[in-house]
Amino acid sequence: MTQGRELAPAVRSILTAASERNDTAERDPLAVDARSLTDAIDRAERDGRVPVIAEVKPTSPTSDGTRDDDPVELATAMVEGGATAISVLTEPTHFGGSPEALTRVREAVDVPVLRKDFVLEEAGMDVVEADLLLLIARFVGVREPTDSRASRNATRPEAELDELVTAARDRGFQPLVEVHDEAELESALEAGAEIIGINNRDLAELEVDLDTFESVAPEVPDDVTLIAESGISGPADVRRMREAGADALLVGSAIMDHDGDTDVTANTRALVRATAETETQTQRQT
Ligand SMILES: O=C(O)c1ccccc1NCC(=O)[C@H](O)[C@H](O)COP(=O)(O)O
Repeated sequence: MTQGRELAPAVRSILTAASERNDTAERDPLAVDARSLTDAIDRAERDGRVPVIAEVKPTSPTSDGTRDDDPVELATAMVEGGATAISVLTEPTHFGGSPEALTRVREAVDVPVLRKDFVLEEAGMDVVEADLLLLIARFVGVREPTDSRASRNATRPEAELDELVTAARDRGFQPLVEVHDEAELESALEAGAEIIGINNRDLAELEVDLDTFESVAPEVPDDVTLIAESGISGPADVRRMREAGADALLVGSAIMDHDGDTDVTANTRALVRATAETETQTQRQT
């Protein structure tokens, strides 16, 4: 799997924490009755809404602050603003999330809910039911530094992306495979991914660049549901990603507004209506 450049220290720390969490418990495999993302996207398109997956993201290594609002209130407000689906960070140490928050959100809303976490192996899937499960192509097979794990699991085999995609589907999840470059895209396609997210955030530098989506998207086959992830800051970025071929957009920070504490319904609505507003402006000008 593509490892490329050195990961940012924050990302190494996230992976170490994830590996430790995923190790701890043996659970029965989940059996999820999932809400379809593609059906939800179709409904949004029919309604004239840009399909936005709005993210409940209390904080992150790159956020300016933390929002302590109740996750259910945030998620219902996002749906009120027209969100097609909700993403919930369940990583506790760096993102302030929890599996319990996801369960409460999924009970409260009727749209698909994505579990956004750093699942490195099959055992990590059985923590909480969700409609979609994130698998990050870059991290498959990545472990924390050998010296910190030597005593615990040095002999454990590393999971392959295709095995994780199959394991997720066996449980009823719709796997969303995240990629950042063409090599990772190739791995995702070889693994049979049908929903692919191109992450504009470079996990080596933690910088976002929307050119990433524009350069990788043309290589994605038409029958794949394609999601633009990260760094979408407003309606102009929404239009840019849609023009580049995004079926849906995953947006956290611009909706959560960690330091501004603004209304997440209004923030979501501004993105959901981004293309309708352009059409109205164009009609006014002609
Ligand atoms: O958001 C971060 O700071 C971050 C740092 C290290 C690894 C992952 C990170 N984010 C996870 C995500 O995938 C984003 O929350 C998601 O794509 C939304 O991005 P944004 O709209 O830029 O908040």
